[in-house]
Amino acid sequence: MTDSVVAPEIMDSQASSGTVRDYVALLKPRVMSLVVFSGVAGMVVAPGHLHPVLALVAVLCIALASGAAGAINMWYDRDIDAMMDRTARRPIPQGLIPAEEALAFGVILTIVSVTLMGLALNWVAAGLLALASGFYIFIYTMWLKRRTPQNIVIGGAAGAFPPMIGWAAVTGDVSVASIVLFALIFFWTPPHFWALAIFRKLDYQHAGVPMLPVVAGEAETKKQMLIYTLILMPLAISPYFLGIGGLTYLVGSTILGLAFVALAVQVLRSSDHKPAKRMFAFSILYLFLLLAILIGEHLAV
Ligand code: HEM
Ligand SMILES: CC(C)=CCC/C(C)=C/CC/C(C)=C/COP(=O)(O)OP(=O)(O)O
Repeated sequence: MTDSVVAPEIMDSQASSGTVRDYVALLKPRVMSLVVFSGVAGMVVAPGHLHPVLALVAVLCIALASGAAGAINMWYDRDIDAMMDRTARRPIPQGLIPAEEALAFGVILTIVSVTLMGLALNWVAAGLLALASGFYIFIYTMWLKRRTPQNIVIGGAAGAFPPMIGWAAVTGDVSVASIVLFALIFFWTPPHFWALAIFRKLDYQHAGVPMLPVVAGEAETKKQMLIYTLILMPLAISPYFLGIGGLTYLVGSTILGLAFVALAVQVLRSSDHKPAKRMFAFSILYLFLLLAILIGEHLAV
């Protein structure tokens, strides 16, 4: 445990109200940025047009709901966050925000964002937003995370919803194309997360969280990562064949897919953690570039 970590009982009783910076940290802003970007991708590729103000409201709702889910996750996980080096400096374990304030903040933001999405856009998008939040909070955080090494495979669905939400905000429905975008992020999540779980294995072991590298070992995790990247590759190319990606997307997604598979092979062959660190960083760049090409093509037309 890090020296500066405050004991769990102090987290609840002695924390004063945090600064704006502490509340921003509670929203997991870096994760939020890519969640929002994937939501924007769904909005941009969807057939139809939204008034720019409504588009901005939809983006704001996705951002707020994602941040709120992060805050509720930090409230629930405050015991294990205090035990892991990577998370010990978060506002609740540091005693900067009282746990119950973080919970109230998350719940209020969730209600506001889902209601606003329903009133300003439509209730299909609002329902999907509520489903994503519910999946991340109840299915992943409160149920699976501490129980099974398949936690992020099933719970990962939470993070795959944003493109579908963006699409639904424009069209009011769900379609094959939006399900493919969902599937793309769903299959991207295991290599994204297990790369991190490999080089943070000791953290998870220490906190008693049954992540795959802790339970099944690094070799098995690396094998699983390669399988998911191999499934991801054709899936990531398929938007071209569905007519939502153009030639640039076809070439870009093929190159990115090959690079991701090559990295997964490197991870599988290596005995140190450097390739896994590279794979985690590249997973974020991969998804960002894939979505950027898709968005760029649609905005260029
Ligand atoms: C259940 C699914 C997922 C799990 C378990 C997971 C896990 C993680 C973890 C543990 C981190 C490190 C967080 C930190 O220390 O701040 C992280 C970082 C990140 N994740 Fe994920 N993630 C998931 C899904 C997603 C999704 C769907 C996205 C976006 C579409 C995403 C985007 C990011 C980004 C942008 C970072 C920040 C990297 C950085 O620190 O610079 N993740 N993820
Ligand atoms: C629109 C909407 C509501 C979307 C939800 C998207 C979302 C928040 C996806 C999950 C991303 C994530 C960082 C999971 C890790 O949780 P963790 O508890 O394993 O990570 P930690 O150890 O860093 O807390």
